[in-house]
Amino acid sequence: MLRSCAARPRTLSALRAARGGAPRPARDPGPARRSFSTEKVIHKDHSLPNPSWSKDLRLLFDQFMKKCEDGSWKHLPSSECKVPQRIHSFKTYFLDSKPVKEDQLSQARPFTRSYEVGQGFEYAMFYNEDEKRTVCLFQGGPYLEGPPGFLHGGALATMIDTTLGVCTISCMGLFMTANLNINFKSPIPLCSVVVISSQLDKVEGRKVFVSCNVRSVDEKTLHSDATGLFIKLDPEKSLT
Ligand SMILES: CCCCCCCCCCCC(=O)SCCNC(=O)CCNC(=O)[C@H](O)C(C)(C)COP(=O)(O)OP(=O)(O)OC[C@H]1O[C@@H](n2cnc3c(N)ncnc32)[C@H](O)[C@@H]1OP(=O)(O)O
Repeated sequence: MLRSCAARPRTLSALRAARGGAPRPARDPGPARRSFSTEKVIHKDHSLPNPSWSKDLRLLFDQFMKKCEDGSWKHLPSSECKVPQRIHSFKTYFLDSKPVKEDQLSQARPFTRSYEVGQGFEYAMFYNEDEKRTVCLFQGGPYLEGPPGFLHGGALATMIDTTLGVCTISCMGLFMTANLNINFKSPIPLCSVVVISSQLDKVEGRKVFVSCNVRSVDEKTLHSDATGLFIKLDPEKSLT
C-alpha cells in the first residue's frame, strides 16, 4: 500500500502557527459546518477485473500485477478506497458549505465510477514510486461515445486528468488541476483498451508538472499526448 499521499494534516491553526502566521481569527462558522463522519465505510474496489473487462484489459492487468510482485509497482485501489484520508481532508478544509447543498453532496460519487459496470470508465491504475510514474489501463465503454464508434475526447481528457492527478500522490498535500494540454493524434475505437503512461516531470514550489502519452495495447498507435500542471492547495486560501 502506498504510504499515505498526504501526511495527516494538522489543524489549520497549527498549520498557520507552524508558518509563524498569526492564527486567523476564527471564521464565523456560519450555518453549522458540515461534519464529515470518519466511520469506516467499506467501498467496492472498482479497479479489479469484472465480467465487462476485455481479454486485452485482463491480460494487461495480470502483467502489471506481476510487476507488483517485487514491489517496484503498486496496484492502486479505486480512489474511494485508496485515499479516504485525502478525501476527508479535502472535504474538511476546502469544501465550503456554500457551493454544494447537503442533499446534493450526499449523492456525490467519483465521475469515473458513476456508470453501470462496463458502460463507462473501466480502468486500473498502477504506480511506481521510484520512477514517479503512473500507468492507467483504460477501457472506455459504449456510453462514452463521441464520434460514432469512437471514444469521446472529453472521456479521454477525464482519464488523462485523473491519471496525471495520481502522479502527484508522492507529493505532500492536496492538488487540483490548473492546466491540461492534450493533443488528440488518433481516435480511440469505442470499447478498446488503451494504456495511459504518465510521469511527474518537475516540482516548483506548489506547482507540479506532469505529462503522459496514450497508446494502443500493441503500442503501435499513439492516440494522444498531454501535459498538466497541478497546484498544491493552500489552506490559507479558500477555493471559492
Ligand atoms: C482530493 C483527493 C481526491 C482523489 C481523487 C482524484 C480525482 C481526480 C480529480 C482530477 C483533478 C481535477 O479534476 S481538479 C478539478 C479541476 N480543477 C479545478 O477546478 C481547479 C480550479 N482552479 C483553482 O481552484 C485554482 O486556480 C488553483 C487551486 C488551481 C490555484 O489557485 P491558487 O492556489 O490561488 O494558486 P495561484 O496562487 O493562483 O497560483 C500558484 C502558482 O501557479 C501558477 N498557476 C496557477 N494556475 C496556472 C495555470 N492555469 N497555468 C499556469 N500557471 C498557473 C501561478 O502563476 C502561480 O505561479 P507562481 O507565481 O507561484 O510561479
